[in-house]
Amino acid sequence: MSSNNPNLQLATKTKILNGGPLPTVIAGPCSAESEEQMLQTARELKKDHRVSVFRAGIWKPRTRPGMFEGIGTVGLEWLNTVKQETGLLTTCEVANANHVEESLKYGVDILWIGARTTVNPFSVQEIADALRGVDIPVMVKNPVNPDIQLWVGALERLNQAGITDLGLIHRGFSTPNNKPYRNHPKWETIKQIKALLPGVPLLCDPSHVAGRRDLLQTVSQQALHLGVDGLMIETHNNPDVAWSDASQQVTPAGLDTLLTSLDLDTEHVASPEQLQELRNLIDKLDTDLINVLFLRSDVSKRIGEYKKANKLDIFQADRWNQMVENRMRVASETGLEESFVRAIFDAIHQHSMGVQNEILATNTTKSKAESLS
Ligand SMILES: O=C(O)C(=O)C[C@]1(C(=O)O)C=C[C@@H](O)C=C1
Repeated sequence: MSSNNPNLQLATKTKILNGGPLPTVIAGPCSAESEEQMLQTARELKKDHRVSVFRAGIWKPRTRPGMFEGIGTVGLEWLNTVKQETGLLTTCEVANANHVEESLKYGVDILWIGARTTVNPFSVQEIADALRGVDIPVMVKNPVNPDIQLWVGALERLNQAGITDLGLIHRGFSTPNNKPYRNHPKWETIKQIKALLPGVPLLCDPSHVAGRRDLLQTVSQQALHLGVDGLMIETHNNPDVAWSDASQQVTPAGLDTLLTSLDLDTEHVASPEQLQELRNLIDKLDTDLINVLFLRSDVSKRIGEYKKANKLDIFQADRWNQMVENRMRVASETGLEESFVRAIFDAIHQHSMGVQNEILATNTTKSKAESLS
């Protein structure tokens, strides 16, 4: 493989990808919780021939102390049992030299470095040093901040320590406004890294980009359209009771539906099953839109009551101009056409003022009626 980067010497064959024409799928729980949870999930995933690697978080970097920080080494024993029983390759995240040693002891096939570790060159160097002389594939998630050089630098450190089977995982970036995502996909940055390192397998982790199940399909599809080589999707036998990231995990059956809904070949016309899945998704998204519009209208009514009580004008030009400016900025970050978003917000604003006018009129009529009685 050639990387386009003279600083990287890459293996001629990668173990990260399945080697076939379809994207590689890595699936498994956010965190290892019990042997039963790992085996139940893995047995289901094994039935799906699109899944080639089983993932599980053993040590979890958490923002605040006191949250579940991973089951630790015993999880590696379960990961090894999964490997022996199902034949799936296994992968877990490592954040320091001790994690590397433990993972190697238990025969983990592929390691990955998480976003919060990639940001720190000292940590990456510690991992690289612990891997010196070891032949194992390592995938590197993007740093939390959108700094491509930091990402490339992590690969270079590993490569200088002799790791030649390298991969990239896009898990989204922390930006001032990530909405509606958990981490902003910043697809432009992904195009850049792909152009910079064309020979390095690039996977997307839609679970961390989306942060919620209902966005997984859209994010996965966008990633595939950009030409990623694979997807890493958090999958749990009972996601609602998961000890970490419950809202973004899917069941193995949910993963099956998701993968079936994806147009894996952009040249190819979607199948009738895919069309049905896409229509189901549109139905769900439209219902969400209506519910959000209802909530917004309710808030507008409460503002209307306030305006009535304080004799304020319903149309607030300064506030509205600021809102338009903000909404247009958010729209341009998503890639939606500004004219489309503007037209929708004009309609929403008109409706909102109508709702407030009704409040004014209702109260006025009432007070007139009251004064007549
Ligand atoms: O901010 C207010 O004052 C509102 O009533 C909300 C709202 C809106 O629905 O967006 C409605 C009318 C104003 O012209 C500006 C904004």
